[in-house]
Amino acid sequence: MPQRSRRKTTTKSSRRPPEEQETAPGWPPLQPLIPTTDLALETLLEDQIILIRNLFTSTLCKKYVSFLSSLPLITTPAKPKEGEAIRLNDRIQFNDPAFAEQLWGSTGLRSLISGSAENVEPNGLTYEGAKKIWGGQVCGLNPRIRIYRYGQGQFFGQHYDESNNITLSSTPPTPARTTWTLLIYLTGPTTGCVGGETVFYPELGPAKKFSGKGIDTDPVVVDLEVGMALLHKHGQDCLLHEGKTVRKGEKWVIRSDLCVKR
Ligand SMILES: O=C(O)CCC(=O)C(=O)O
Ligand SMILES: [Fe+2]
Repeated sequence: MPQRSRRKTTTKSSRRPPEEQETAPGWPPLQPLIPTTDLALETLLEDQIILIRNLFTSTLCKKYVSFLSSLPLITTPAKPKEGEAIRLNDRIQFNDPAFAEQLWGSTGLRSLISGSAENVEPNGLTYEGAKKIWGGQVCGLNPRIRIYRYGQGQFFGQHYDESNNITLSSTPPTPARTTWTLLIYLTGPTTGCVGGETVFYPELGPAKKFSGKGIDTDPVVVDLEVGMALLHKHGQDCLLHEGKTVRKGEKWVIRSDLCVKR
């Protein structure tokens, strides 16, 4: 592990809440997957929200939900920290560069997101297009992996996601900045989960110029879908969003962030 991230972990450890885990779990292999050539980026809201359906197969999602259920997730403290959104769910998080690298390299995310020399697919990105949309040269996923479980009545209140400067543990280490949030839904209506949609409010405008005036459009509702990944722009350009209340069943999500070089 690079010096910098180790220092960060050590400094924080005395004050770290119990949900912040030190040891990475033995993640199940990321298999089976469908061929990367069968995956596509699907723009839901221009320059803001992108979907990748079937990033995880339903078999893989099932395997992950069963594995993650065995981990000691912690229910949110009843009172959020000042300035933080009200989040009522169960969570566990890991600093796991190896898993972030696997999630990036072996699922098709890297090849879809990095772009290619030529724009072959209808939705394919060129290197230049990729740089423009992701806010720089993409270099991987945030090793801070968060797992959420929302049971009946649980939700994530309206908020904006921050951009963070981090250092990826490559050789040599890569200074990076997070630019888009990545959510992978492991459950959905087909597994008995009702509600829990992720909803965006473009009419309020992005975080940086919050004025009550934005794009004149209705909220964008992303329904859960087993194995689907949702990417949305964060930091100054983040739209106000929320995870709606789960009305039945369980919503399971893996969260990381897309990183660009800084
Ligand atoms: O669970 C969701 O639908 C939203 C999660 C979210 O907004 C976050 O992790 O910041
Ligand atoms: Fe968020």
